[in-house]
Amino acid sequence: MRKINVFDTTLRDGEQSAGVNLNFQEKLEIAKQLERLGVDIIEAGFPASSQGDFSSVQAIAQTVKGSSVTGLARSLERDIETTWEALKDSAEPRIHVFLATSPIHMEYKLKMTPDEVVENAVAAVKLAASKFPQVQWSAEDASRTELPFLARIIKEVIDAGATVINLPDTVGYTTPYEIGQMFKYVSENVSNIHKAILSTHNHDDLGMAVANSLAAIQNGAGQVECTINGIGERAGNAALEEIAVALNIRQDHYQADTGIVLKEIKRTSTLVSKLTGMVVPSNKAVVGNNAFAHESGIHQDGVLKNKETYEIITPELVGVSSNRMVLGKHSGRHAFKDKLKELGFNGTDEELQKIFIAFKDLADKKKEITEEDLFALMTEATVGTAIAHYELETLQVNYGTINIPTATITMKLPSGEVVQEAATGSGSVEAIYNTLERVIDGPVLLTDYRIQSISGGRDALAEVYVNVKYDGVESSGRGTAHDVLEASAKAYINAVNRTINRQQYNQKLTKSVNV
Ligand SMILES: CC(=O)SCCNC(=O)CCNC(=O)[C@H](O)C(C)(C)COP(=O)(O)OP(=O)(O)OC[C@H]1O[C@@H](n2cnc3c(N)ncnc32)[C@H](O)[C@@H]1OP(=O)(O)O
Ligand SMILES: CC(C)C(=O)C(=O)O
Ligand SMILES: [Mg+2]
Repeated sequence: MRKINVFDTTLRDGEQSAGVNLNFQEKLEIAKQLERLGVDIIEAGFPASSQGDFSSVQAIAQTVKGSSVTGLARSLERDIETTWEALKDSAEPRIHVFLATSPIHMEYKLKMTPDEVVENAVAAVKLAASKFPQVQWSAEDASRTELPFLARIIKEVIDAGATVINLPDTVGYTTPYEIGQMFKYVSENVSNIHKAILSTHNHDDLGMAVANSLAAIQNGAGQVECTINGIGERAGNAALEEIAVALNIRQDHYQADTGIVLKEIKRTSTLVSKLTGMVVPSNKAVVGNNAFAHESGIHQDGVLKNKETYEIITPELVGVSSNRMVLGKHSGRHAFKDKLKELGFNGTDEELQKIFIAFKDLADKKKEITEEDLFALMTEATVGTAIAHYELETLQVNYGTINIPTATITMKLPSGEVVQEAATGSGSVEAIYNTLERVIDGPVLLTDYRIQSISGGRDALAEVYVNVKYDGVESSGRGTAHDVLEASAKAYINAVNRTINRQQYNQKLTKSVNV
């Protein structure tokens, strides 16, 4: 099995994502997690680009011991000297020097002839090698570089002291076949290539970064450069987690593996997402919220019978505690029955059928069916009580900039009696909740309150979500109305009613066990 070195560039290329700016402490936190993840090399930043990058690269190099730390430098004496200052105290100082080699970059960006580029690259690598035991040299835009020129410059920089040669697909232009051919060409046409490790670095502009990385590995790359969650310049870089898991799951095909501690993947992904503010899409491979969620009846049935029918990666492998069966409009009886059993349901097949029909009906109207919904359905089918124990009859709120907000509420109690109460609060919602607390039997603690409009425009419906602790039980509730105050009252009452439903169901269960 070939060992592939993982070069993580989340803190350098990843931070080049538009809108991302990590501070010193955040970079250090991510670096420590990358060390736990077992990456071989951490590219901690670009020391010559700013004082902030210099300090964080230096601090990371002094803190992290389990991974090698490197910094990026242009082919300039001052960049190389600054990188040396940042990294000279690390265990095995390592630099990453780059220079573009494609015709378009040489002519328009660098304004250099190919000969000048070779001369400049050789001088930079010689200077770097006089200080650093490990010198990585990157041919920026390698995938758009003429192959004979690429071979020529690689031979020269290896002779000058480069120990790693990186061939980036800087603009995400290449294809798996082409990148394979490029690595093959270099392996076969650079006489001293055995003195260096070949590395691959791919961008995702055409959505092929991971596929290109794997193709490069198949054709001789011994190092892969990537970022957590695939963040990076423009459409991002190849995602570390996808490469590591693909090599692990398809060892039969690639005959190569990384030393990545796979069970640290989810945690690393979450940390990077949180600190960069870059949300991981739900359908993202390996780390997306839906990566281990089964939604449709046929899949859920298969997974319940044998996980391998629909799971090629076990969630535990990457640090996710378990798979998830999502109950929704596509679910079937097998998964539904399984979930009900988990919630303690031990009713008859007839009751189950009744609940299933009600569930399908609800799932057509509601995106996600929560446990409280299921308890409500079970209660209706088995206890037979109405779901609305407390019912709002009327609500009136008196609000003005110079008045104390006051709410007056008429409610139907579980006993059927209708009562009226009033209370004040520092705001209208608080006044409503203070009034409801007077009517409802027992204290209710509000732990979360969220409001959103369901559609655009001034007449949009307001939807309020609350979490309450009632009678020692956490419960959520939802209320929809044209008015935010009415929606707020409904959500609160709904949460209390759901708790009562749940308790009634549990009581029924206990009784049937005791009988
Ligand atoms: C493919 C990649 O991801 S490369 C890394 C990209 N990352 C970054 O650029 C992030 C950090 N960059 C920065 O903070 C700034 O760009 C700095 C501090 C590095 C440079 O800033 P400035 O001096 O203002 O230059 P600016 O960024 O506008 O232009 C880049 C200059 O570097 C030159 N250059 C580009 N690549 C290289 C290289 N590998 N070696 C030498 N010079 C280079 C350009 O030709 C240009 O030179 P010019 O001023 O003579 O035309
Ligand atoms: C600096 C180099 C390696 C780079 O990020 C690229 O070419 O994409
Ligand atoms: Mg890049």
